[in-house]
Amino acid sequence: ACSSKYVLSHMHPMWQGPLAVPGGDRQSPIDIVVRKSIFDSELKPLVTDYDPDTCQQIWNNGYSFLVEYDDTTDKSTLRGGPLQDKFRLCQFHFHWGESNSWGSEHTVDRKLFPAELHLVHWNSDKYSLFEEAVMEENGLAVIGVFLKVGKRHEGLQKLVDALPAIRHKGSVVEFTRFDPACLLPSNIDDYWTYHGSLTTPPLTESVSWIVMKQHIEVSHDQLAVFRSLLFTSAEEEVQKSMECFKGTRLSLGSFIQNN
Ligand SMILES: COc1cccc(N2C=Cc3cc(S(N)(=O)=O)sc3S2(=O)=O)c1
Ligand SMILES: [Zn+2]
Repeated sequence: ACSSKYVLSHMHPMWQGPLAVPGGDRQSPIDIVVRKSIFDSELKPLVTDYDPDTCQQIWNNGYSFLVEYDDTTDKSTLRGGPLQDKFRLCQFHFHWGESNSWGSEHTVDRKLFPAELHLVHWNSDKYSLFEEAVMEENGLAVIGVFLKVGKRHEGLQKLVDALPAIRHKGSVVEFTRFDPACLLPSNIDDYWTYHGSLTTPPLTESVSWIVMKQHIEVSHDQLAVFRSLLFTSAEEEVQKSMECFKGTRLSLGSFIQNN
């Protein structure tokens, strides 16, 4: 297979992110300017070796939902490509928008996708804990995969079916035997890679980004379930409904008095 792997030669900061990040000259996400990317024949094939038995739980953190893996052993790993070491899968999550016109964090020649998958790995050759690796230059490797709306993704459905159980921020349910390899495109040797950062706080510049050139397709209905997730907790929901109810009683009260 043609291993047309690309290395980005320069970066267009796509957003005016927080300027407070010290020395933030490697901030992600970026716009991938295809014509500026250069082929690097030194890049090796990417090797994923994921064990579905390491899948543990799925939870709603208020910004996305995360599928977390047992990363106490080297059972689910990523190596090769631009990476010198072996990296352990710790979680994957998605970024999406309220409409199909936006949602991805990276863009390709300014093109936005409706969603983007991030598979987060940490360097287990050099560090013994994820929390250590997050702070180090060569600590993390994140695979990015763009999602497009089209045919239903059979492998994703198991995950979609689990989402109603974690509708509220902070909820977590057991989620097992999920092989994240089913979410990768057919040719994983077609990617752009660059050194960047976490795209949300703590924004540490510790990420080797590997963004797949090929997207995956999910159905409109599957994406609609992502959007049905609430980023407020159950308590906040009750609070909000009480407030609007209280308002009604007050105005109702004043209505009765004036008549
Ligand atoms: C102690 O540092 C910690 C502890 C727990 C979680 C995190 N994280 C925060 C943001 C973040 C953003 C990611 S993205 N969108 O670039 O793929 S991945 C990721 S994280 O590493 O899970 C950091
Ligand atoms: Zn992410």
